[in-house]
Amino acid sequence: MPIRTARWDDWTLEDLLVAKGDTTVSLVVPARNEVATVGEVVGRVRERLVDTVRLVDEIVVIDSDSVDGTYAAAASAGAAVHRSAEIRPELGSHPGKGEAMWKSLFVTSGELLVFMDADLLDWDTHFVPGLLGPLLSWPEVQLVKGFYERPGEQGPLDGGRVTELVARPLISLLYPELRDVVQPLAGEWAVRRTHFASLSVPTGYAVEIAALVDTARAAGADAIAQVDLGVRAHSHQSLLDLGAMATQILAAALAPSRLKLEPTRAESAQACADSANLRQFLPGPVAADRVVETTERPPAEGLL
Ligand SMILES: O=c1ccn([C@@H]2O[C@H](COP(=O)(O)OP(=O)(O)O[C@H]3O[C@H](CO)[C@@H](O)[C@H](O)[C@H]3O)[C@@H](O)[C@H]2O)c(=O)[nH]1
Ligand SMILES: O=C(O)[C@H](O)COP(=O)(O)O
Repeated sequence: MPIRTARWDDWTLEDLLVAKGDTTVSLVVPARNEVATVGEVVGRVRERLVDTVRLVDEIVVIDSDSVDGTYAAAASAGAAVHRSAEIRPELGSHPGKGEAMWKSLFVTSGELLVFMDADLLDWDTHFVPGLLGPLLSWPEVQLVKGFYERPGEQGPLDGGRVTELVARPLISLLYPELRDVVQPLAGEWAVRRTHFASLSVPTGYAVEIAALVDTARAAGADAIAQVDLGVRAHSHQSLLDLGAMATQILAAALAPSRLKLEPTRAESAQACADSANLRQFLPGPVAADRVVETTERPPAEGLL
């Protein structure tokens, strides 16, 4: 696969601690109304990767306009908690996950940032070392995406409804250099601080697709790696809410600023005038390509 692909257990914790040396690492957890799960996410990482070994230097939860007890639950589990809207208030505040992640740059200090969702149900702390492996081992890598099996879903490597119905088709049509990314929307990913600080960050759910597209554009697809993290389950949004997520992802992927910078995107879309190559994934991960016919007939009026 052109996107460099690893497994979380390609590195031992000891390997990573040696490779880390003095490099600093921040775990960033954006959270909106996650009182039920955020304490467990923070607490488990703190016990195993801060208190027992020092792989992570700080755990920072960005409370994204929660109206439940997310702030208190995260703080009592040992995180440094900041309200997104209160970080650099002179910059204004927007709702959304991307906003919380962008604001995290102002309240964290790690040279490497690891992002994890706060709503994880089936997961383990090996996600964090797994995501750090490529950044600590391969200097050319700027951004590392996680992928995982999703128990009980349609297929083990199905990436979710928005992934399969919006992100993968968009990638096939416009950003084929990313088609080997198994789960482009995964919320578990890691990035070098300097690189994340160089990116334009959509305030909502398009933060992941934008980071992938802009990283490939700025540094080439070689700057992206992905890691098999095993199994992961999360809570699901309603189809109507996913419609809003899909709209944000389409808006970012089709933003004139992104497409304009790359005139070849238009050619790529044009190349799909008759058929598109949709890359999906089977366990392995094994790429399964599907040719999707996209032919259009001309207006019939000239032929009548
Ligand atoms: O305004 C918001 C909305 C969500 N979140 C947090 O972001 C994480 C993921 O949100 P969620 O609503 O569970 O997203 P999913 O429906 O699971 O969406 C998937 O796909 C999105 C689009 O790429 C990614 O941003 C997500 O991380 C990924 O899990 C959770 O910790 C949320 O609490 C915020 O901080 N602010
Ligand atoms: O990643 C996705 O496509 C969305 O988060 C939706 O995931 P779901 O279909 O598992 O809820």
